[in-house]
Amino acid sequence: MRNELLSTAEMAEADRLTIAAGSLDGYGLMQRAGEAVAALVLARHPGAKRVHILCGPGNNGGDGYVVARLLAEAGVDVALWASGEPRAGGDAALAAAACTLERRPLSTLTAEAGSLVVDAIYGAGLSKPLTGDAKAAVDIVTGMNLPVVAIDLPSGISGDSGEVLGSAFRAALTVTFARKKPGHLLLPGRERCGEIVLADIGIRDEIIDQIAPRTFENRPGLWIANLPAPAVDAHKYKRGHTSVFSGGPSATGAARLSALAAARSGAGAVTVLSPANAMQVNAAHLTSIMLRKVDAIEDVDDLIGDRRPSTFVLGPGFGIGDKARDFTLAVLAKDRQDGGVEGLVLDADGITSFRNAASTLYEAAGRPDAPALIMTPHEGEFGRLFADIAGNKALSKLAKAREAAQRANAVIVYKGADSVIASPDGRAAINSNGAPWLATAGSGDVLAGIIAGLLAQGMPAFEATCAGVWIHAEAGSRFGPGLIAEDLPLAIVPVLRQLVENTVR
Ligand SMILES: NC(=O)C1=CN([C@@H]2O[C@H](COP(=O)(O)OP(=O)(O)OC[C@H]3O[C@@H](n4cnc5c(N)ncnc54)[C@H](OP(=O)(O)O)[C@@H]3O)[C@@H](O)[C@H]2O)[C@@H](O)CC1
Ligand SMILES: Nc1ncnc2c1ncn2[C@@H]1O[C@H](COP(=O)(O)OP(=O)(O)O)[C@@H](O)[C@H]1O
Ligand SMILES: [K+]
Repeated sequence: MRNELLSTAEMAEADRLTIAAGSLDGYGLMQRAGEAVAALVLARHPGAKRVHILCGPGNNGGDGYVVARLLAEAGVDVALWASGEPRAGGDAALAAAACTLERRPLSTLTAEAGSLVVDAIYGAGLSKPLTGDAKAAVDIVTGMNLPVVAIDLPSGISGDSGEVLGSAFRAALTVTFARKKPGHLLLPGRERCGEIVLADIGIRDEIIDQIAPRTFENRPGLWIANLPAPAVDAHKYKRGHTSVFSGGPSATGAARLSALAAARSGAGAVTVLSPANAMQVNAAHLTSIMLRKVDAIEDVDDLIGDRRPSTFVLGPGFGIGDKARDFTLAVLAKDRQDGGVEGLVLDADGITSFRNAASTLYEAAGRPDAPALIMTPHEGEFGRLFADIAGNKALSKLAKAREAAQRANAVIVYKGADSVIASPDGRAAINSNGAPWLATAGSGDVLAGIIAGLLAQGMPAFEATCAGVWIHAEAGSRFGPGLIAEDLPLAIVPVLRQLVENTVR
């Protein structure tokens, strides 16, 4: 399965290029779209007593008129409700003319229990909040709890941001075309779509290649080719060495969670870097993971010269302040070339420590040959570092992550139930395989460790981050109820096995 996501503008461009290529005209695409939806309605609801089809004024409504005609021809009892009139001469007007069913104004909508609703009011062209007859229709259908099949998007959901504009349907099934859109995966859109079916309407892969989308659904196909597997002649340091900075004596657990996760994700060697006063408590809880005393920048330099760790995690349980900033900048000052430091995963307190010194961090990360910087902020941490971006209501979560990545010269994971991963080179991916079981203390520490572990094994920063987010989410979702962060490092093992065996996509 291909992983590209198309913005609504890119989808319109795909439409235009397909028509220009001469294989199908706009009306032909609309027929194919309507046929796909009608076939799914018949397959999923063979016993539907009555189907109400709600058509808007644009091409989404045009798809609806095609569905109405096809279902009526198949013997289904169809009621057709229209909001506005399609533009004369357009494809939707042609589709409406080809449908001879009686049309009633959407503002007079009534439905009966047990009936099904096909939502063809607005799709990719949604341009403002739902009002009037469309909003009233949402209220009626939602109030009656009728099952809804949405064409392209549930009306009221923005295809680009996943936001609800005014109000929106909650669909049981959403049928979209060619590729998913960001609004199918970003919340609350994802929840409003129900099951998402992708229908082929004749927009060829070459057309999508021409558009070269920069946004992806985060699935293994995006990074599986880069997933590390140990070479026959591997030894522990060749498999990558990750070091994790520990906090003081009363805050060491978070670093150990990260360290364990880095080890489980395949780093051959992992070291916890501990302040002297926390050595004893760390030592009491570590077995295969190594331990080294690090109190000052010279200790970091010695470690790098000596044991050559290629990746670092800084932040989990570390404490906020000068020390976090100094250590971060010391790591970022190293070179990447010739077996140097590949990258730093900055999480939690590491991120917060730069709230008043952000430009120093971004400059350090932007130096040519600097280690890759990966930051994993949750909502609160994101707002602390990127207050203006976070507060910009015109930007979707996807656009916010992208802008932050570009500004910070860093790969950003904007965490949450719909985590977005963005690279400074403009690529971005939206994750959708998580589950609320992951909302447990220490879960983010594990994520930071997985990413650092994959990065240490030579995976490029964006791919390692996407893989880390997916593996973490998959492990947590599969584990389900009762999950605590301590379970996660072990829970990633069956997920990794399936990835290595290529039995999960
Ligand atoms: N691209 C493709 O490849 C294919 C696309 N196809 C289908 O086309 C759909 C996109 O069609 P579309 O561009 O005509 O947009 P659509 O969603 O029908 O709405 C536009 C109309 O609604 C109006 N309007 C919007 N919001 C409103 C509001 N809140 N309240 C009131 N009015 C509002 C808007 O008005 P305006 O913004 O101009 O003021 C305009 O009149 C797409 O989702 C898919 O189903 C398929 O046929 C197959 C191939
Ligand atoms: N409702 C949810 N659905 C899916 N994933 C979630 C949900 N809530 C949190 N997560 C994931 O769990 C992790 C929590 O990380 P974080 O907020 O840093 O927690 P902590 O600081 O306790 O480690 C993130 O990877 C986040 O994406
Ligand atoms: K719709």
